[in-house]
Amino acid sequence: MKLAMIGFGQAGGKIVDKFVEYDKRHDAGIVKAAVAVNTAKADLMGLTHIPEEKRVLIGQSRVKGHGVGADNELGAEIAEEDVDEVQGAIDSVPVHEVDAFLIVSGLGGGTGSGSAPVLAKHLKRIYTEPVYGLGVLPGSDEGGIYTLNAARSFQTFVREVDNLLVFDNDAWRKTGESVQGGYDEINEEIVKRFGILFGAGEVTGGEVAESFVDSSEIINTLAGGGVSTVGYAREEVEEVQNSGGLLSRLTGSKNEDDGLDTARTTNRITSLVRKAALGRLTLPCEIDGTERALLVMAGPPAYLNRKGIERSRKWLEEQTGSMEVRGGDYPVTGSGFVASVILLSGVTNVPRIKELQQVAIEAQENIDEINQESETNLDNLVHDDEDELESLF
Ligand SMILES: Nc1nc2c(ncn2[C@@H]2O[C@H](COP(=O)(O)OP(=O)(O)OP(=O)(O)O)[C@@H](O)[C@H]2O)c(=O)[nH]1
Repeated sequence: MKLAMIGFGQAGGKIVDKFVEYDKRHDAGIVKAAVAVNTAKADLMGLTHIPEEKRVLIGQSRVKGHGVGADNELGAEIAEEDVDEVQGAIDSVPVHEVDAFLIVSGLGGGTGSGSAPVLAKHLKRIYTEPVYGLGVLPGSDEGGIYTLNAARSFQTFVREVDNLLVFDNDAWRKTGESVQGGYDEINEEIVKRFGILFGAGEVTGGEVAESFVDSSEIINTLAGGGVSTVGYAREEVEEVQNSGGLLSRLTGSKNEDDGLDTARTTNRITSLVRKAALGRLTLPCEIDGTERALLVMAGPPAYLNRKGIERSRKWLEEQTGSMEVRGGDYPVTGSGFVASVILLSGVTNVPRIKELQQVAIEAQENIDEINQESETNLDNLVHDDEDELESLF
C-alpha cells in the first residue's frame, strides 16, 4: 500500500523518518512521500531521512521556531493559519499514485496533538483518498498536561480521520524506565508492525503469494472508522529452497516430508496468530467486539500456507465475534522469520481510552466550574461596585 506520510511534531517527525529508513532498507515501497511539520526548528534539523525540502517549519511569526511548549490550542491555531505551507509540501506528491494519507503524531505535546486533526480535516476536504491517523498516546509518567492534551486531541483526531491507528507509549514502557528512555526501541516497534501491515499490499521482486493481501483489503478493514490496534508475533526460521511454495503446490509435487512440513507450517501459523492477537497490542484492549480484522502472514513463501491462514482466520472470527475477518500472505524471501501481524479495526473495549475520556470530562467540568466561579465573582464585584456607588450618593 502506497502512503503519503505526514509527521507532526517531534514524535511524528521521528517516526516518519524511521518509516523512510525502513522503506529503503526493505525496499518495501510503502512511503511514496514523506513530510515533517513542526513549530520547533531544532526538531526538524534532527531528522535524517526526510529530505530537507520536505521539512516544514510552521508558526514562525508566533513562536519563532521554538515550539509551542505543550500548548495544543496554540498548535491548532498555528496549523489553521499555516495550513497552506503544509499543503505546499504535499502539492508535489503525486497523489494519484498514493492509496492513502497517513498523519503521524504524538498526542501528548502541543504541536502534533493540536495540528494533526486540523490537517486531517483539510486533507479530507481536498482529496478523495482515505486519510488515516497514527496517534501515539503519552506515558502516564509524563504529567497531567500531556494526558489532558491527549484526551482532547484523541477525540478530535478520531472524528476527523477515516481510521485512527493507535500506539500507547504507556503500555510499552519498560518497568523502571521512563518512556523517554526507550523511544528508539518503541519507534522500531511501531515501524516494524505498521511496515509489515502496509507493506503487505506492495509485494515486489516477482514473489507469488497463494492468497496475497491486496491494499484494498487493508482499506476495507480500516473503512468504517473508529480506533485500530495492531498485534505482532514472529518466529525465526531457516530459509529453505524449493520446499513447497506456490509452484510445488500448483504442480502437486510431493516428497516424503510434505505431510509433516505442511502440518508444521500450519501449526506455526495458527500459534503465531494466537500469540499476536493475545499478546501485547499497540493499544491494549479486549479483542472481543472488534468490528473488522485483517491477518497478514509474512515470511518466506515455503513457510506460508492457505490452510494455516484459513484456520487462523476462523479462530479470529470466533475470538472477535466479527464476521469481517480478512487474511492473506505477504511473501518475503530471505526474511529469516515468519511473522503474524493482526490489524483489529473498530475496537470498542479499550480501558486506556475510557480513562482518557474520563480525564477529558473532568477537565471540562473543572473549566466550567472555574468559569462559573469567575462569573459569580464578576457579578459580586459589579454589585459591590453598585452598592459602593449608591453609598457615595
Ligand atoms: N513513540 C514515541 N513517542 C514520542 C517520541 N517523542 C515524543 N513522544 C511522545 O509524544 C508526545 C508528544 O511529544 P512531542 O512530539 O515531542 O511534542 P510536539 O508535538 O513536538 O509538541 P511541542 O513539543 O509541545 O511543541 C510526548 O508526550 C511523548 O509521549 C518518540 O520519539 N517516539
